[in-house]
Amino acid sequence: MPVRYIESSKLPTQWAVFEMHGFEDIDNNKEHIVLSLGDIADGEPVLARVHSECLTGDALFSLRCDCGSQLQAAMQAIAKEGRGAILYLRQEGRGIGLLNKIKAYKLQDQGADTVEANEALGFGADMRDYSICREMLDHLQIGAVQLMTNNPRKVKALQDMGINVVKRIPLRTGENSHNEKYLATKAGKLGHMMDD
Ligand SMILES: Nc1nc2c(ncn2[C@@H]2O[C@H](COP(=O)(O)OP(=O)(O)OP(=O)(O)O)[C@@H](O)[C@H]2O)c(=O)[nH]1
Ligand SMILES: [Zn+2]
Repeated sequence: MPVRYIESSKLPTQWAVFEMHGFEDIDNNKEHIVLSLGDIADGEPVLARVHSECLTGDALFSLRCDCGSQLQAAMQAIAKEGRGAILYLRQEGRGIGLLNKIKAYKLQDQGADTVEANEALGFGADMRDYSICREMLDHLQIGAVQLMTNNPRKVKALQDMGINVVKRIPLRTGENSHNEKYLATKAGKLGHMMDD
């Protein structure tokens, strides 16, 4: 049981008053949350986003990536639907951490793409582990999702752990002149589906 449920509270936002559920990762002390809205335990597929932490994009308005826009779009979509869940996973920098992401950004400032930068630092292109999702979803009694993502590997990771991904919903937003290369590398090297 690597993830332990701790507590829930309200999280009012400009779009909806979400319920915020806190979990502790026993293996590494990371603190993950789920934002939920509506009755997600009724057995019907839940509109969901598995969002990887990006301090720079989610909190500091960075235009280097599309994370902040995606998070906002997902929260808005769930508010519109009146029902859904966002798993906010603390796997910053595709799992390499914030300080290593800054090192990777420095290499990208010098011309590397996101994959080359990770590899130059001795990391894989994507070091994320989604295994904790299963326990978090189980706790919330979610067995089936409509997943908002462009990343087919994220879909497969959830399917491989027994989650029924009934549909993938593209989440294309936040394109700008600063993240053109970043988005092109995601499509070209990481398999993200940016065309639909
Ligand atoms: N190592 C590294 N991580 C990055 C970089 N840019 C963004 N990230 C991290 O990438 C994660 C988001 O992953 P993305 O590849 O943008 O998107 P995704 O989650 O795979 O796919 P979507 O569900 O479509 O958003 C966050 O943890 C960011 O901190 C980068 O240049 N290098
Ligand atoms: Zn980002």
